[in-house]
Amino acid sequence: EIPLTTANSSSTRFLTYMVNPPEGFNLRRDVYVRISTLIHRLIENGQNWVLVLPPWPHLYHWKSGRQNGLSWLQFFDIQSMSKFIPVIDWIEYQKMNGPAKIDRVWKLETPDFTVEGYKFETEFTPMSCENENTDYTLFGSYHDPIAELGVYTIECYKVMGSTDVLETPLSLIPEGEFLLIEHFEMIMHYQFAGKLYWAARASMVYAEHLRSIGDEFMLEQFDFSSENSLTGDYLSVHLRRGDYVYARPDEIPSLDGAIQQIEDKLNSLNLSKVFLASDSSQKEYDYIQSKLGSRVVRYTPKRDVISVLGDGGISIIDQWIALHAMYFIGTAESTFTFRICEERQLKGIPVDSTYNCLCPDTKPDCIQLIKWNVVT
Ligand SMILES: C[C@@H]1O[C@H](OP(=O)(O)OP(=O)(O)OC[C@H]2O[C@@H](n3cnc4c(=O)[nH]c(N)nc43)[C@H](O)[C@@H]2O)[C@@H](O)[C@H](O)[C@@H]1O
Repeated sequence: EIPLTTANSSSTRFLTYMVNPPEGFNLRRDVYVRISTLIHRLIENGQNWVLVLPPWPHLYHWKSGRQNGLSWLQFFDIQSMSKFIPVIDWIEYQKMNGPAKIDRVWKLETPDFTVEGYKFETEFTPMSCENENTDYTLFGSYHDPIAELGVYTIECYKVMGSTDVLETPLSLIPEGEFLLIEHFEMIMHYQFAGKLYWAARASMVYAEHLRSIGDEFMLEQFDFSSENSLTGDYLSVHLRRGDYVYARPDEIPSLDGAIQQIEDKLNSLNLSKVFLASDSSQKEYDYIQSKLGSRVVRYTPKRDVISVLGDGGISIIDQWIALHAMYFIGTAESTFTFRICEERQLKGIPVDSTYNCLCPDTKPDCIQLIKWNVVT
């Protein structure tokens, strides 16, 4: 545990980051784990860093209306995250320090893999900045980063590798500076599923207000309270629809195929209820319900609740309820599903009831999800 008191001295360096705009919520959570383990290692090496959590941009999957520039407090327990590394939400940072001035921007670019003879090599190489058209409006109503954010240095790097390629360059940043790294999703995990990975992951506890809505739902629907047992007597399924229906038609089941798999599992486990987390349309859900009847339940917030919690908050409630089921089945390759599996893993729920996925109709015995052990 790193004491927060190391945070605000003149030797403190501040880091924030940006992620490729089309990336979804749960991939962004993975990017946080990468950057926070990096900061953890820098601090272990005696440097003084604070991670300033960037505002959440409006995400493509958030369909209920424009939700731009959201605080992390809306989704996560920042006190818990602060036990792993010193973090502060951008909005809170500004409240404490006034308008933030970013001193330096690093723009990252991956090498061109399509070039003939390209050989994978770890690198962090300065390059000339050709494309400087980043939209920084997320960080406020800024148009010109140099004038508005106070940026005086913009540097561009060709980069390939995991977070350790950044350790030496970051150690050379002058103390007291505020650095923004663009495209942090290009940097891989230093040790995926290693000790630091799980420690960072475990620190990402969902915000209390979201957990308690999920708790209420579970009590009402399944008579389940986490105080009495690890899991509730229900099946949960993450049925990814939305863009997967046209982007990954061969990897997901048809609606009828999914319904059949749910029925089979309910029968084999002798359970009477399934909790469905899904980004399906209302029409698709009505169809599922017409087949499964009262055996299927989902969390349906009212419009005013959605407008307060945001689509991101609602999706966390779905994840929270799904992760407490006796048995979970997800959608292959969905990071939304992976995050549920990790939470179950961290809670000590048996892996055999966790790393399962729905199969496409054409491959009824499809490969199931890879099991990862928690390393502490
Ligand atoms: C192939 C890639 O898949 C990636 O999705 P994938 O990893 O599933 O997971 P995410 O990156 O989180 O993006 C999916 C988003 O869709 C909504 N969503 C999906 N499932 C549910 C659900 O069960 N309940 C609720 N409430 N919302 C759900 C939610 O906003 C979630 O963040 C995409 O982010 C990329 O853009 C790309 O499409």
